[in-house]
Amino acid sequence: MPEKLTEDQLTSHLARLPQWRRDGDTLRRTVQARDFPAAIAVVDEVARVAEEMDHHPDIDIRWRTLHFAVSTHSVGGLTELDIQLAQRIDAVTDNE
Ligand SMILES: C[C@H](O)[C@H](O)[C@H]1CNC2=NC(N)=NC(=O)C2=N1
Repeated sequence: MPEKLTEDQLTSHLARLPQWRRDGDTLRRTVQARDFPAAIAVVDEVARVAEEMDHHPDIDIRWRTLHFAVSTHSVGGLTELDIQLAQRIDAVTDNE
């Protein structure tokens, strides 16, 4: 079971994730793709990454706008896995 990050750890990680905001025990980021198929392609790639990590974001699809929410449900908080998943989502969406 991963451990919850401390406030200090979270603060330093978030400094390197400028596109993410903290909402309590969740990290959130919105991505605007160029059109609906491009948004679905991003979701598809994020799904591949999530399966590889066995760590899964909540994804809300609104036409070409994607809302990602990342949290570790099993510990009820934020862990290193959430930071890694956020970085991987950034890498997938770099060219959006
Ligand atoms: C059995 C499996 O490892 C767990 O259910 C995993 C799967 N993906 C998960 N994803 C997220 N975000 N949080 C979890 O606690 C979690 N648990």
